[in-house]
Amino acid sequence: MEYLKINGEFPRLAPCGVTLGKFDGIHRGHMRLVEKVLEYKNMTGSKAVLFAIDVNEKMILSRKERADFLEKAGIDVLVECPLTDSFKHQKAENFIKEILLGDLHAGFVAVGEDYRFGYGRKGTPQLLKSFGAKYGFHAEVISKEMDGKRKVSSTFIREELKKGKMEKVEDLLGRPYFLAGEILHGRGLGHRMLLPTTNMIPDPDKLMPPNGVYVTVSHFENQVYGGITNIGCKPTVGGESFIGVETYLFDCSQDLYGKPCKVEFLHYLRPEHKFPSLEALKTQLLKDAQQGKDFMDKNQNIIYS
Ligand SMILES: Cc1cc2nc3c(=O)[nH]c(=O)nc-3n(C[C@H](O)[C@H](O)[C@H](O)COP(=O)(O)O)c2cc1C
Ligand SMILES: Nc1ncnc2c1ncn2[C@@H]1O[C@H](COP(=O)(O)OP(=O)(O)OP(=O)(O)O)[C@@H](O)[C@H]1O
Repeated sequence: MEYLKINGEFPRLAPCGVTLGKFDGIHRGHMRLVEKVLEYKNMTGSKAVLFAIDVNEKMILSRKERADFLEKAGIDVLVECPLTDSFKHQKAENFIKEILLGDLHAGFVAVGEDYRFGYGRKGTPQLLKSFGAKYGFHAEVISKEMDGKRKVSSTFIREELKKGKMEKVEDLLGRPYFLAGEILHGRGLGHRMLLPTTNMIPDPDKLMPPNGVYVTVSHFENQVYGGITNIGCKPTVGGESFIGVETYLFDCSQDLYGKPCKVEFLHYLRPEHKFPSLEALKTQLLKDAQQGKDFMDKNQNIIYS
C-alpha cells in the first residue's frame, strides 16, 4: 500500500476509486465504503484509495494501526490530509475539480449519505452526483449503518471507549478495540515478585480506554493467548511517567520480547489502584486472573475468532 501524508501538494494518481472522510477507527459504517471501493477495484482493476482528513486528536486506531489495517483490507493508497487553513477554506466545487479529478483522477467516489465537505460544509453527496454526471465519474452514496436509532460514528465509539464499555465498542467497530505494537522490557519486577507479564507502550496518537484491568486476547505471529491487561502507570510500585499496557498471558512460558503483538480488549474488570503492598496487589492479580479465565470460559465462541 502507498501511504501518502500530504504536505501541500496532492499526489497525481492513475484513475482510481476514492472514499472520503475522517475515518477514525474504521468502524462498521466506514467498512461499507471500503467495500465499495474494493468492489470498484475488482470490477475495473483501478486502485482503491482512502482519503482521510485529519482529526487532530488521539485516534481509535493510531495512524500506524490504521495504515496496517487498511493495507490488510486491500486498500492500495492511503492519503492522509491535514486540516490546514487553506484546505478548510477550499470550496467544495474546487475540491472536486482540482483534487478529486485533477490530482487523484477519481472515476468513482463513495461517501455516506450525510457526508459534508469543503468550505462551510457546502459539499454534499448530491453535489458529487451532479459533478459526476457532468465530468464522468460515478458518485456512490451509502446509507448509514445504524445501531438502533443512532448512527454508528467515531464520536459514538469515543463516548463508549471513554466509559470502558468494551463490548459496545466491539459491536460498533465490528471487531474488538485493539492495540498493536512490539513487546518491550518492563522493570522485571513482575516476573520476580508478582506474575510474568508482557509490556507495550501505545503510539502517542492512540486513544485509550480508562486506566484499569481488562480481559484481553493477545495475538502473536503464530500464537493466541487469553490474558488480563493493566492500562496505567503502576502506582503501587512508585508509578511510571507514561501510560503502559501490561499483560499477564494465561498458560504462556515463552520469551516474547521484541515480538509484534496485537492486544484485543474484550471486557473491563476494575480500575487501577494503589495497593498498600506488593502482597495485596498479588492477591488482587490472582483474583483478576480467575475472573478473566471465567470470562473466557463463558465466551469461548468469541475469543479466538
Ligand atoms: C493484570 C494486571 C493488573 C495490575 N493492576 C495494578 C494495579 O491495580 N495497581 C498497580 O499499581 N499496578 C498494577 N499492575 C502493575 C504491577 O504493578 C506490575 O505488574 C509490576 O509493578 C511489575 O512491573 P514491571 O514488569 O515493569 O516490573 C497490574 C499488572 C497487571 C498485569
Ligand atoms: N454509520 C455509517 N454508515 C455508512 N457510512 C458512514 C457511517 N459513518 C460514517 N460514514 C461515512 O464514512 C466516511 C467517513 O466518515 P467520518 O469518519 O468522516 O464520520 P463519522 O464516522 O461519523 O465520525 P465523526 O463521529 O467523528 O463525525 C464519510 O463518507 C461518512 O459519510
